Amino acid sequence: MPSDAPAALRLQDVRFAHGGAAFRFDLAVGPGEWLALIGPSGAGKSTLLDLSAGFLAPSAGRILMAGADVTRIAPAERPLSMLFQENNLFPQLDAFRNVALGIAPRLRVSRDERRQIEAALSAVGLEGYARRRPAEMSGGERQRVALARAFLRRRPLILLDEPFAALGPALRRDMLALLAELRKRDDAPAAAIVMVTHHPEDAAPHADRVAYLEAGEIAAIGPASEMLSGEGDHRVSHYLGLRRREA
Ligand SMILES: Nc1ncnc2c1ncn2[C@@H]1O[C@H](COP(=O)(O)OP(=O)(O)OP(=O)(O)O)[C@@H](O)[C@H]1O
Repeated sequence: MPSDAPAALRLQDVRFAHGGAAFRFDLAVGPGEWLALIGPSGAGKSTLLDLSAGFLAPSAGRILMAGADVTRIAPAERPLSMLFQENNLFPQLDAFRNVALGIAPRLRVSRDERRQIEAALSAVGLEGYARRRPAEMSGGERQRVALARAFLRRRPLILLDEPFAALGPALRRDMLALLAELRKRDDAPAAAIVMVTHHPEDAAPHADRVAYLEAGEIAAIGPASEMLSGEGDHRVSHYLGLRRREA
């Protein structure tokens, strides 16, 4: 990553509390970097994404995107796309319209935009699905529609909160490969990705770095190969089931 380019996402001593659970995050994700977030249930992975997206407001600290302070900017105004495990689509709209929302919030599309939407559906393997509503598609197909919309928006940051977790292992692998391919195909610079996953094997082929969260903090962060090998921090290798926790 070019050292002079500002981080795609920077959490600067960001503090937050959910009832009794306290969170403190400090993180910089480089432009075009792919970061995977792993860690036990309740560690704060979704909270980190929700703070970044603006669904939660920090009690202290700053959030910057490409150098701009977005701490008080509404979620829709932040330069990012986010995908959840489900409910990414509007159930009453067909695939074409769900994708169209990415570039035409009022669903009035020009001829050129129509062409772009059709190309986006085709890029995710959904040619011929334009008129289908979410209820008429499989879980994997619905997530392909959501991916098509995310890439059409061309935001420099994509937040993924386990969007493929409900899919089987082979399909999950295919969806991640599709995501990686879409990122490269785009003629704009690759978007940075922050991806929550419970499956370290999903992170291994794609992530540049892995952050391990525990008890509301990033307890360890490093290159994916090191973090996932079990050679680094003992908490990470314990979480991965590679080594017993040392006293
Ligand atoms: N709206 C909320 N109100 C109160 N506590 C919450 C709320 N949302 C999350 N929490 C608590 O905050 C902690 C962190 O939750 P978070 O969803 O960020 O964890 P996670 O690492 O994403 O977990 P998982 O892997 O199970 O999805 C948990 O203890 C959770 O119970």
